Amino acid sequence: MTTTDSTTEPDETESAVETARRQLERAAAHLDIDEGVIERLRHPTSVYRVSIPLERDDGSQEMYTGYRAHHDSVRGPYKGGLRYHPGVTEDECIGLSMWMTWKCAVMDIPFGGAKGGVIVDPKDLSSNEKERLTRRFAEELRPMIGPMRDIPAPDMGTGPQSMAWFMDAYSMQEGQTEPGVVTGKPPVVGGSYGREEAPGRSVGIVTREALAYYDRDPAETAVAVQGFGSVGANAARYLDELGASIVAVSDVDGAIYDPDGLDTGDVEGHDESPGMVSGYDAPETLTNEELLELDVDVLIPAAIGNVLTGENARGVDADMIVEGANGPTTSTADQIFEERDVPVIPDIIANAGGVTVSYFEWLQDINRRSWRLERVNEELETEMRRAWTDVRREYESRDVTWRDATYIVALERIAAAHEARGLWP
Ligand SMILES: NC(=O)C1=CN([C@@H]2O[C@H](COP(=O)(O)OP(=O)(O)OC[C@H]3O[C@@H](n4cnc5c(N)ncnc54)[C@H](OP(=O)(O)O)[C@@H]3O)[C@@H](O)[C@H]2O)C=CC1
Ligand SMILES: O=C(O)CCC(=O)C(=O)O
Repeated sequence: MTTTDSTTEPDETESAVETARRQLERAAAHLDIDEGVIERLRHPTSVYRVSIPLERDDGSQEMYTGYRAHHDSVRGPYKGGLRYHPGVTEDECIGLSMWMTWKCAVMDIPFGGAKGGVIVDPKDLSSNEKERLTRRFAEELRPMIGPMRDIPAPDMGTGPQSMAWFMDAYSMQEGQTEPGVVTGKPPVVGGSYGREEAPGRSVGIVTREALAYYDRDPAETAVAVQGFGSVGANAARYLDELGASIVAVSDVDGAIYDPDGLDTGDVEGHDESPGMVSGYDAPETLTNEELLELDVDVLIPAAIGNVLTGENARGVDADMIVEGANGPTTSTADQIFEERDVPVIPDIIANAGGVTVSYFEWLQDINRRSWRLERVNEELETEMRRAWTDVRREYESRDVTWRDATYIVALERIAAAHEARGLWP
């Protein structure tokens, strides 16, 4: 790996959209792409902001703010998750929507990029309140979404139940059942088997491929995973089954650590019991910051963004980082890892199993067919291997980081589509 100068000075407070733009500039520097196309990709096509009134269970009324950012749809309908988190911002949604555009292109699936969310802590809401919030959010977003226009999905703080409510609210307004309007639903209402596990599974598959690339044996690999939700728990369990030793996992309150390896099937995940990881009876407890600096073979940040920064990147002792979360590494940290020769396998391929199985779900919905779990997992394996081979080819043939190689694969496809369709009237 070699160092490539970054085009601008990064700073530690950079937002997701700033990180996403810096990553775009870096990859573009390796390609001969029309500057007009790059300029187009620096910006979202549109960003919607909605107000969501909610009557709480005690009769009080509160107003919440929600967003949906559309980044690019040159390759197909907008696609991306909905996040319920107190830290949601417009800029975050734009940055996350840009990452969705690249993610779909790396996987070569016919979708563009979108992302949305509501500024709310879902742990503060009862199940009934969450249902009312989700239904009203779906009603407010109805003009900009649809099975051929923009297809939301789960992200942090949302899951299959929220997607079922969302689909029902949209369908009631349309006057007909529209399962293809969202993915990540429970299978009983048109969801795909394997979708919930898919982003974590793909993190596991990509980690397995990266270990093989560096001639490392999974059975001799110690892994630390930050976040034990949809992505973290499924990645940890996949790698545990592969023979790796999962020495640490965490939730928002802290981490548990066992140098001999935890039984990941016995630790309850965020979906089973939010916030229970840190209460598990493990030999040692750590802070989330300590988990990130453990001496392990693989570190998988799978919770929130910007956890690997200029402050802690030199203290990270892992031989390899695989990004389970979206945007866990700031530009400064990325530069430090590059200087230190620590490979960082980026989010836009590592967790792309989620949107890939979402695509399978959408195909099942529009064809009114259901695939068996075995078929979903087999097709996911095929698509992940194909994407990994495309990225590895760029990595080996150019002197770039894994992130740049992944962006190069994505950008070439997006630019070719823009050039074919014609961009500037
Ligand atoms: N769900 C999906 O389909 C996909 C998600 N992603 C990305 O993966 C990441 C995680 O999403 P997902 O697994 O769905 O989220 P979940 O809500 O299912 O789980 C999040 C996990 O992270 C923990 N967590 C939350 N805040 C912090 C914090 N400040 N420090 C440490 N841990 C924290 C939570 O702890 P607690 O249980 O205590 O709340 C929980 O264990 C996000 O970046 C998301 O964008 C990427 C691709 C697809
Ligand atoms: O499944 C999807 O459509 C998108 C999931 C998502 O939000 C992500 O990959 O970050």
